[in-house]
Amino acid sequence: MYELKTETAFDGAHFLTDYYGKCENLHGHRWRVVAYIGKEALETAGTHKDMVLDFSVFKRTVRAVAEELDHTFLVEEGSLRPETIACLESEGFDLTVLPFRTTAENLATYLFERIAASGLPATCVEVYETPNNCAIYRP
Ligand SMILES: Nc1nc2c(c(=O)[nH]1)N=C([C@H](O)[C@H](O)COP(=O)(O)OP(=O)(O)OP(=O)(O)O)CN2
Ligand SMILES: [Zn+2]
Repeated sequence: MYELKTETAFDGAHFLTDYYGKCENLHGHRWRVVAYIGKEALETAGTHKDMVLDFSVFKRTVRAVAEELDHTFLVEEGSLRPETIACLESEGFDLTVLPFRTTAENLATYLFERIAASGLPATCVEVYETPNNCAIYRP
């Protein structure tokens, strides 16, 4: 088994719904994303010969998925009143409404599924919410 790994990061704001502690308040993170792809055998011919995949294709894909979230307010769907969302948007803020509680675990799953949906053989995604705390999704 061969694996490649690449890293990127995105900045954003969020809060955790139904959380009893400081994370129920709006706050920010620089989420660090470490993505892995893997294959049993390397490519045998062409431009990708003896590679799992060209790193440039891999990193471009992971960065593009993370970039969509960058400098947005990650909002769990249904956690804010529609008029609050409308008000924030009318002020010019960029919101990303997601159908899940915005934990590092769920963000790792979401990023994994987006990377896999782009056609890459994703094996694992790690999301660091702080330098010491990381959630890992590996199906
Ligand atoms: N398993 C999880 N636990 C927590 C998550 C999570 O996504 N998965 N998220 C949070 C909050 O988002 C919070 O922002 C993290 O807070 P905390 O760990 O306290 O981080 P700090 O930067 O404040 O760390 P300090 O060590 O207190 O400086 C909470 N838990
Ligand atoms: Zn947080």
